Amino acid sequence: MKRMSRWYSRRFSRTVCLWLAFASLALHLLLLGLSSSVNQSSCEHVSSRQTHAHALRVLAYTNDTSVGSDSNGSFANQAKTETHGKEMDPSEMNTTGNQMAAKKARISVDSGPAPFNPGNTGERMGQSGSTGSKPMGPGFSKLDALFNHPLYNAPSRAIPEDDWLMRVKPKVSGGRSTQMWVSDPEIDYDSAHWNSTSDSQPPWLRFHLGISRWQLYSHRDPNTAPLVQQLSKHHIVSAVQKSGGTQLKLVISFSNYGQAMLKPMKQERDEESNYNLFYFSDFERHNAEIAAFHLDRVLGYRRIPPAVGRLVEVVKEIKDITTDHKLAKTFFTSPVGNVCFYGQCSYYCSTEHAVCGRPQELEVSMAAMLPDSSLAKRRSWRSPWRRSYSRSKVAAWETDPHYCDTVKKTAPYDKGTRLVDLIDLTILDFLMGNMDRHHYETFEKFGNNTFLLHLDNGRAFGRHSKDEPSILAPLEQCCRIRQSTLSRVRLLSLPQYRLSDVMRESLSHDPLFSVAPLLSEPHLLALDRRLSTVLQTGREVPPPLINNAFTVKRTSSQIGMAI
Ligand SMILES: Nc1ncnc2c1ncn2[C@@H]1O[C@H](COP(=O)(O)OP(=O)(O)OP(=O)(O)O)[C@@H](O)[C@H]1O
Ligand SMILES: [Mn+2]
Repeated sequence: MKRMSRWYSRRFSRTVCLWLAFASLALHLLLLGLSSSVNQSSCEHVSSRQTHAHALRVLAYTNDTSVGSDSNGSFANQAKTETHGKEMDPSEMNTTGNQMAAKKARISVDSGPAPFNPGNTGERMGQSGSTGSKPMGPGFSKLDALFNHPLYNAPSRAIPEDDWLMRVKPKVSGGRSTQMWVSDPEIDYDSAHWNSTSDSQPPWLRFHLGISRWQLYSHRDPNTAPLVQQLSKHHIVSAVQKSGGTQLKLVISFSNYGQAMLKPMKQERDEESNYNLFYFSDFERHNAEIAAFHLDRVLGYRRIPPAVGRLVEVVKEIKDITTDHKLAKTFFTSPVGNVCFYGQCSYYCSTEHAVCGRPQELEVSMAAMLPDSSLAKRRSWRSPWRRSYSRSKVAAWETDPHYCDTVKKTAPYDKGTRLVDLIDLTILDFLMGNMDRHHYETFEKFGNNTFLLHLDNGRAFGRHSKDEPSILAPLEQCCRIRQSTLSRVRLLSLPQYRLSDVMRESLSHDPLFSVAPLLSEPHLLALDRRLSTVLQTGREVPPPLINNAFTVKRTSSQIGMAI
């Protein structure tokens, strides 16, 4: 009897406990529901902090199973689980709630067939594990880990012939072999000599032959390292002023017929832009061109031609060899014995704004030249969010919060990926504080279905102490973001891939790093701060609109594109 009553009382207390636990769980769920509904703004969706935090955990998790020696296996898994351009992490499929987050976190991205080692990729990744958090010892490379992440390594697929910028004709008829290479499909040239993978060709040519409809170069392109190496070292045979644009820049030619766009150092790297200068009269910065290339690559865009730093001998490598008489006339020796020149241009080309060697050595950026416009015509597009370029006027988008509604209905932003492409560029510009994006270019051959060239970044990285929220207007007003971009932005906000850390590491491979870091610490830290603003704004983009950005059917011609 006694035992019976003890059994009953134990059962009763267990039931009470269960009820209490259930009631507390229900209360928590109710509170959570209430708080998330309060947090939602008109342009916000279900990605509450919890979902976001979960997505971050998923991103972190994917790395642990994908980097280093394990990476091939992971990519195979990734390929197997891919659905409609999105991928699911199989490990996350056991809980329905997690499936959404896993879907959001792992989006298929650009394919890239060959490895590019920005540092000693592979060797430094020897310590990768398969589970748990990764060790971050002295040899650990966050940049390698980032570039090994599945978000940067979708399985590669063949690119259709029409999606290459430069065409290679299969065989030369009648034994005639020409050393000319052209974009005109009617003219013969020998594929044995002219293709992007042939080691016998100079890196600048391989760069041109590797440009496709969706990117300037592939992820881990083995040609990028030699290309950058040549830009920074190769013998200069000619230097002339580049016409067009507002500030002094030169076209450099090398003995192997390659060319580069040179922008000289005009101010100290950590000098902040003068607050009284308008964005359109700010000085250009050589380090901004270099850092922009690195940032664009870290974001997974690959839409900026490779740019590298170099110390040039002003006399031997410019003054003595130039055939540009107008340029030659502007050389002089400064009172302290430095050799200076100023060229001819519409801004700052005067003795007061001369660029000077120390005494003859000048820091410059060298950007790989795109194929000549006679071979690959480009089209210039005025940005709908262009600033007024006036001291007094404001642009329409600055006062009209519904400005994007009109843009969305206007060609070419009403179709395809052009709007999200522009928003990708917006994100790049916001991160580096570039207000000078008046135009962008595309390759004419690809029509409207192509990536945007992110040229002219000289006015970026002018200020680290201030962010410029108006640069994000397209993202804010249109409420759209490319899903793969959002995923990579999320990834770069994680400590193990922190944007400032990967950028510091990436830029440390530039030859000018031995003189001074290309971006000062405050600039690197500003990147992290701005990234979280992008994330905050991007989180307010509702899922149906994110998906709308991807309603474009993936055709075979779109393979390789970041969607
Ligand atoms: N790597 C490159 N290869 C080929 N052409 C280029 C390259 N970079 C820039 N250009 C071309 O040269 C033009 C001028 O370059 P850039 O815009 O960098 O100079 P800028 O003086 O800053 O011009 P702006 O004053 O218009 O801002 C660009 O509009 C572009 O068409
Ligand atoms: Mn410019």
